[in-house]
Amino acid sequence: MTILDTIIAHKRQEVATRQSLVPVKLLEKSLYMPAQPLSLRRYLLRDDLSGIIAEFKRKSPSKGIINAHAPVERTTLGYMQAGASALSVLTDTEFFGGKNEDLTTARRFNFCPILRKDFVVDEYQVIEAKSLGADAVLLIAAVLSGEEVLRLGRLAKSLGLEVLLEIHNAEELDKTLHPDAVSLVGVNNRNLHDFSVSLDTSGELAQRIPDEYVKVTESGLSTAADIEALRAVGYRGFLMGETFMRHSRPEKACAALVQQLRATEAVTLL
Ligand SMILES: O=C(O)c1ccccc1NCC(=O)[C@H](O)[C@H](O)COP(=O)(O)O
Repeated sequence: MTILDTIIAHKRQEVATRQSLVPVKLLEKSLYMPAQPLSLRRYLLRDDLSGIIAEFKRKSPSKGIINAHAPVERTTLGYMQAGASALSVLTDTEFFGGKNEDLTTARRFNFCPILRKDFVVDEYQVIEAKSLGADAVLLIAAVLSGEEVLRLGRLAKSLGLEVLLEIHNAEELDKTLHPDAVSLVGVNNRNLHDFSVSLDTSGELAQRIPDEYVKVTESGLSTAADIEALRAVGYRGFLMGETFMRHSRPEKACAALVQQLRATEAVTLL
């Protein structure tokens, strides 16, 4: 049994409970339901932005508590002011210390695409994501069949949300990639069996992902050199959590990294 199996088993129970407490009919009354979401794809393809998807993450199964005190408002607003292209907000409570209100708070303070980072196994969570003000949802190929990705992805699309499909290997990609459901493909560098991280995973899979999908590299990124190396093989999105959240002021760590990236670009252009 992997940590992912444990998370998913817990998530199924949690979703059943939430559904009975807050039925879809109530979610549909949210002021965000009729809103037009922002395109994560488009923001990541902009040349004037860094491509960083800055994550708000309090704790994780691999690292335990990372930052229990950073406020969502200051951190997410600071990420955007620092030059991040988009935000990722973990809404899972049990394993990551997040909550739905973190996303609605981030939404209230920011005009940028927001990825709802959670473990989606049911249509309810896609509708919930929209009701919270998210612009995109994550679908994890390791826990979904191709048919489930298609069904959940089509629902997301019908609500105006984009889907970031997360893969760890070529088999997961081949099994789940579908143009009707997926806009972006994220390669997770973290092995969820032993939590080891290798950026080579993104390097090796870059050429396997068709060009019509925006490529995102996820987990274990920490330096401007990491980003530049993966940008060079086709990645346009760089999902980063712990590197920033480890600091007492995560947004300052993000600003420092963006400055390094800009300095590197300036040297390259000389
Ligand atoms: O981070 C974990 O320990 C983890 C364990 C099991 C499933 C998912 C996990 N992380 C979710 C993520 O995808 C990361 O938060 C995200 O890619 C950012 O990674 P990092 O920059 O390494 O914090």
